[in-house]
Amino acid sequence: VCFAEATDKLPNVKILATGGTIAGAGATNTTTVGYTAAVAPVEALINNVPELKKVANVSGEQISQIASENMSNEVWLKLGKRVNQLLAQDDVDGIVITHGTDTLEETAYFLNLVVKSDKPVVLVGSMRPPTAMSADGMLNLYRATILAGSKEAVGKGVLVMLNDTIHSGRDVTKTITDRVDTFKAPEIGPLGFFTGDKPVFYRAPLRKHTAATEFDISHLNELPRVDIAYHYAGNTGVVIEALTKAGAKGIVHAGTGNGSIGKAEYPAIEAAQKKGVVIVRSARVGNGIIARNGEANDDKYNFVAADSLNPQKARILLMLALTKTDNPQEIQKMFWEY
Ligand SMILES: NC(=O)C[C@H](N)C(=O)O
Repeated sequence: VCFAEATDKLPNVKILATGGTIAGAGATNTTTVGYTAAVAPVEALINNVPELKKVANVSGEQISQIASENMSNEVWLKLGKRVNQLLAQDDVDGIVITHGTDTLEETAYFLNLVVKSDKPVVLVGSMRPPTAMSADGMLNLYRATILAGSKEAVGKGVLVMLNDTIHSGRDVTKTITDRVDTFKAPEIGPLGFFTGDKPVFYRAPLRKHTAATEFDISHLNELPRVDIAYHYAGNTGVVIEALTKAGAKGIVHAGTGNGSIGKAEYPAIEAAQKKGVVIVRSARVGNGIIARNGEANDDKYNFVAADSLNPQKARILLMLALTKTDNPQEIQKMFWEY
């Protein structure tokens, strides 16, 4: 933990580090693939950007040190509880979370549903390690810190700040494997942008988030098991069978097109439902709304339509929904609300 000198005027921003490329290192300054993620500790990230101290009283905490493909429910619960503890303190104005980009959208949506505060929470990452030419992490971290201490970000839900662009944690997704302009909210768009040191917002999220949600993780030590079954031509339902056997309480079906399900999958789906597994219909397309009773008879089969959530985000809402109820109708309402 490192503490900056406190000044009266500057906001107090906590930087919680989880790992990722933003804390990575490559062999040379042209290494932009094949580097090692999650090696630099939070103190190094902060000290690498001395300008942070001009825009906030910053202090850091290491929550985990992992590449974000290794993110887990366990780390999410630890992180969510710590964020809630910190934001309940009068001497914390906002939080920045440094994170790998691979699952950043999942952590952002999880926190968007479980953080119980209007204070800003901003996730940040980078596509190039700090050792690379034109590394993007330092400027991203600088701006995320400004955003976390800003009045503009209050009440906007959990935000994601990379590449000059401010997104809602609900809507954002990683769209490109290897370039800095990877985070987008296709069709919905960003909430705003940075111009120099200034965050400029053009819209606010309408779906319920943070303090307005019904989800409380304060007493949870685990989340219900939910897995994702990807559909493709020739799929026989064998994945759904295996997930049911493994003890899934919910399965998100990453359907083709508008959330369509293959005929050959139905026996496995119905067998899963007999064991109490809740089925959510999302789509591998990654854009658009799954209409209820569109490509499947949701009423007849007791499916939940995922609205506009992609499979990995639908999984998060389903896990949290299952902490409240296993009734598909009630869970459907949550998918329309959040
Ligand atoms: N750019 C990145 O951060 C990718 C890395 N695999 C991670 O998610 O930790």
